Amino acid sequence: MTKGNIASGKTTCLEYFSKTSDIEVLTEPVSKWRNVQGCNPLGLMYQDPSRWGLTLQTYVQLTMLDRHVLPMSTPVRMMERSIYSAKYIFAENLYKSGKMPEVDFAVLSEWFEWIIKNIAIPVDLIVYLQTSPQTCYERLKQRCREEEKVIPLEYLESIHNLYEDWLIHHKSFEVPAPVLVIPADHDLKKMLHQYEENREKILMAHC
Ligand SMILES: Nc1ncnc2c1ncn2[C@@H]1O[C@H](COP(=O)(O)OP(=O)(O)O)[C@@H](O)[C@H]1O
Ligand SMILES: Nc1ccn([C@H]2C[C@H](O)[C@@H](COP(=O)(O)O)O2)c(=O)n1
Repeated sequence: MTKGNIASGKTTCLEYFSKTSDIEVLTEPVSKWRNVQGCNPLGLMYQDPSRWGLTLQTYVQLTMLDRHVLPMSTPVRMMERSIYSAKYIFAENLYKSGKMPEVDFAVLSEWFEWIIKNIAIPVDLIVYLQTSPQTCYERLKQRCREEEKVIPLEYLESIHNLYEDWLIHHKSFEVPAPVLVIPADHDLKKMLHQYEENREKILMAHC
């Protein structure tokens, strides 16, 4: 699984590895989060997180689970984020910042606990693209996704801190697999070089 802050470069990383045969790449289903039967839960969540946070996160949980249980068609699968980061990072952030009501968080949490207890979600390796929030802020502005124009730097700092507490400091939640940290503030050329350096570790993680 590839993890990292918003606009840290996850999709770019996965696009690079998708050129390798025998690797299946599953990017996040962001287009679904922007359009479910004509509605845009991602946009609604950024406009009014207290009202729409649960709606988005419930749908994220469903669409990520759908990806997790897809039968493997190649020896290696790389997936962008997971049901774990949806809960431990994004839902947690909404709740901790007072933007998700307690009852919404409780319902989402019970759903999540039921899923991880009853459905196998095997993970071999977590590839963590470690960036500074400032780098993500610049890349976010450059990408210019309409819904994300309201995101302040502080939001990316909160998401960053939750990732670091979880994957680096082991201070929050159980980590479901070993973590490979790739420093990701560098330009694209250096990033591609680092991906090559780590190729074996990533591709052999399931062995
Ligand atoms: N190493 C890099 N240096 C500069 N820009 C980058 C780099 N990696 C990705 N980008 C750009 O930053 C933006 C966000 O990257 P993306 O891969 O979509 O991130 P994510 O999938 O993590 O949200 C895109 O416009 C992408 O072209
Ligand atoms: N559980 C989640 C997962 C993602 N998001 C948001 C964050 C971004 O605006 C967008 C896609 O993320 P990216 O791939 O660009 O890092 O979806 C969320 O709110 N909750």
